[in-house]
Amino acid sequence: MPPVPAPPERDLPLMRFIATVGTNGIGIWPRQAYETPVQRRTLLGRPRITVSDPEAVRRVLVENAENYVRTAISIRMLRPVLGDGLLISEGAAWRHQRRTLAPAFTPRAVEMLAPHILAATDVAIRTLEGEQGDVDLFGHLQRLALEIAGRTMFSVGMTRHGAGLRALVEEYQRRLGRPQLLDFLLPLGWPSPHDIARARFRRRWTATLDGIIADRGSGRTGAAQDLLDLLGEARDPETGRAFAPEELRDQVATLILAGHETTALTLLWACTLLAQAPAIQEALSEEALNDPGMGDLMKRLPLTRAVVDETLRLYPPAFVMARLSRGADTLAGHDIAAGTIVIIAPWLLHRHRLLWRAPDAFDPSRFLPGAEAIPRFAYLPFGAGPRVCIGAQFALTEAVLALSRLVARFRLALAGDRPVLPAPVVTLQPDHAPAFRLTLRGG
Ligand code: HEM
Repeated sequence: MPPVPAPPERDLPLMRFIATVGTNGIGIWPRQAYETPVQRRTLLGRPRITVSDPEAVRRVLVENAENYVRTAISIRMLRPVLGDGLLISEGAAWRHQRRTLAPAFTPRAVEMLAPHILAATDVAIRTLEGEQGDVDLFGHLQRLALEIAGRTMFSVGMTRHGAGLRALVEEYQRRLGRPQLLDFLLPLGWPSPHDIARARFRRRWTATLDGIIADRGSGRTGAAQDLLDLLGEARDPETGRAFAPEELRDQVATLILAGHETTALTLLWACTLLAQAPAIQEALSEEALNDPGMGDLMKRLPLTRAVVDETLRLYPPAFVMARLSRGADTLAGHDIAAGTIVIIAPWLLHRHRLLWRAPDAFDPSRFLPGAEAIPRFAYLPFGAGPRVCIGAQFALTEAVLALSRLVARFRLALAGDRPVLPAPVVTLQPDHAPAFRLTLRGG
């Protein structure tokens, strides 16, 4: 059974709750949250409800999605890095951005990116082959995911800018991306001391992104070749307006950030699980070696796909989705007043005692063809409804291809005994980057 930290016995008092959100977001849910469909509490005078009832989840994300918007705390934490990009925009601006970006993320469009994903993975594998002793696999996976995001979406290799970009992402996660008491207390228009530091960070962050875009821009002419070209050419169907340069940059920031950290985490958790399940790892390697290399990826590599699906169940990188209800509603028989914070937590849903058999066990067979059907709204690694992850197909393709290549080349084992525990803040990070021991197969 992959280890997890024990949940608290009851709801945390306010100050501990806020400290825990800033250091280990899954530690706020008491044991009872894994056993009941709905949990209510009040926080700083505001009602807050956590829903793990699939029907209520459907109501929030799909049926009555217009009633539920991003919360002030999410915007406060994310705007300094994402600006006004797709993830945190709302209303007409969001609709325009989503319509413009959608064609680049269809299954067909993503299929055409597979050769780039494979080429970047092969470079990462060659680098790993040259490593001696214990390996910081997470670091390699983060660089790989960033390289893939840069190459596939914006035609830029990350050799020059990757390290600087990663350093900024890590600095933000460590220092400014963790909410403090005043971030909860002050309304959005009132800057907290951390907001001032965040604004300063934003200036360095946008300068780095502008540098990447400028590098890529030099010497380019002719037909649209990648996502940034498409965005540059896009016009609002109603006003004919093009994206301004800073709006373009916010989309680049959003797609790079939302896309690479989550996929790197999926690969890390998959490798950690496989290191503890040698028989499944052998079967995966066998599947990779027999891969014909052509045709529908998910049909070619069903076990690898099932391992990725099960990894996303046990360790959903986007472990929580928060919404603010604009008007009154009813969820699972509970009255919801306007202004209620509604939490849907894939972490809880995916390990819920009422929804899964052996919820904490690593069992990819749940996702193999022919297995018992999984209720749609009990499994939400990519969310659902109008704001479902635009990059889901891209992420699955990347994770399945990269994992398959990795296990075909190496036997993966953890180098030490220290358990790898989730300790999430914005995404489901591990509490440390575990050292791996890689043995070449057939080499
Ligand atoms: C395993 C990898 C990934 C996971 C687990 C994941 C998860 C999610 C989830 C749960 C949401 C919905 C959030 C909400 O409703 O509050 C979301 C939205 C989003 N994701 Fe992903 N994502 C992944 C990869 C990607 C990739 C590769 C990209 C881009 C290439 C991407 C771009 C986005 C964007 C732009 C949104 C906002 C969509 C909108 O609001 O319209 N994600 N993601």
